[in-house]
Amino acid sequence: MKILVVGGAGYIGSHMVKMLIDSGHDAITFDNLSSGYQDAVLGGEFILGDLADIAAIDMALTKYQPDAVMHFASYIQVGESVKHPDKYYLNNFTNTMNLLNSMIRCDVKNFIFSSTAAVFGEPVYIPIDEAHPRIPLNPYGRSKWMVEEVLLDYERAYGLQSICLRYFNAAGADPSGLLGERHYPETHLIPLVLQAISGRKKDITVFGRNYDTPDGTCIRDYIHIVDLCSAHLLALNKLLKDKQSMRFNLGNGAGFSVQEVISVAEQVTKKKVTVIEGPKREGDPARLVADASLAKQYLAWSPKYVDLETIMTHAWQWELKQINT
Ligand SMILES: NC(=O)c1ccc[n+]([C@@H]2O[C@H](COP(=O)([O-])OP(=O)(O)OC[C@H]3O[C@@H](n4cnc5c(N)ncnc54)[C@H](O)[C@@H]3O)[C@@H](O)[C@H]2O)c1
Ligand SMILES: O=c1ccn([C@@H]2O[C@H](COP(=O)(O)OP(=O)(O)O[C@H]3O[C@H](CO)[C@@H](O)[C@H](O)[C@H]3O)[C@@H](O)[C@H]2O)c(=O)[nH]1
Repeated sequence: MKILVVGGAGYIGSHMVKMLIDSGHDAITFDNLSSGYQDAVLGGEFILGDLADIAAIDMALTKYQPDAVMHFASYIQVGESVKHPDKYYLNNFTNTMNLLNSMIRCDVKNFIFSSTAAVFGEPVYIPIDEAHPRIPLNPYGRSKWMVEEVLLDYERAYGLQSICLRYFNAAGADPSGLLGERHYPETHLIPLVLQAISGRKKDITVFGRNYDTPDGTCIRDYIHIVDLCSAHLLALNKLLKDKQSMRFNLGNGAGFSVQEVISVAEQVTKKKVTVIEGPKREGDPARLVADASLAKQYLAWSPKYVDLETIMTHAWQWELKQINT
């Protein structure tokens, strides 16, 4: 199959491109390199293009006529989205509309969308399944939810079929050591803890210790990047075969607190980290844990790297490579 991977130079997109190619597919990356790296695209053609540029999207779709589009391109920082909602609605919503409208024009009708646990807002119950109410707490989550809603209308009116995958916390790195997480600035907990251990940073700040959780720190569901990508591959096959739009939550169903993540990092690296106590970060729910039974059932998704030690080991392998090159 021929897949246009929009945002294929980013953290998750680059792992996806690698998996598509390793599985015998043809991957074409479309990316403006605003936060991605061309050297992270390990195969297939690369188009330097921006989703704000409708002619560039039309050109890519017309030239390659992909069987499907996988869309990873967006801004990703929750806190920034609260301060600058304009930036988030423009890139995550308006630019996604450009992509969807081009797809309709160019008769490309299969779409896989990177959604997020942030569409749910403050959980009403845990673990969070697909039926959980969607009340996003911030513009980042709302921009993704708005795309999910538009997709329902586009299926009805134009026959555009989609699968929305709502990731919980993507983490880890490709076990080959060839790819990993490269965000600047980095805001995610696991790479930040490991940078504080490797010496690239001085310390790690814990954002709040008085949440309603056993140790008072926030609980998240960390999912290995390779398992995330394997769910995309299964979703792609399912979409092309069954032609049925679906939404799936993707996580391991196990929650780890910030303190537990720090302890596992120390255990895996056999080093101590300096911990600073900080205030709560705005918009952080106390617990986010996925119920991914639907993905397991419908997609026959079976995550391989479910324990936090393995996720941490692969992320550490990547961090060591960063400091040694
Ligand atoms: N990282 C996580 O834990 C997580 C969790 C839930 C959802 N997601 C979603 O997954 C997707 C990928 O996240 P990531 O961590 O790989 O982010 P990333 O920043 O590493 O990758 C995004 C890529 O999209 C490109 N891009 C951004 N705007 C673009 C535009 N207008 N035109 C063309 N290219 C553009 C960037 O250059 C980058 O290569 C995002 O949509 C994000 O919302 C991520
Ligand atoms: O320096 C830090 C960084 C993070 N945290 C905490 O660690 C947890 C995880 O934070 P982070 O790694 O930033 O991820 P999230 O804020 O949970 O967000 C990720 O996971 C969400 C889905 O769960 C996605 O929507 C987002 O795109 C993705 O960035 C949170 O409780 C943070 O408060 C700290 O205590 N100190």
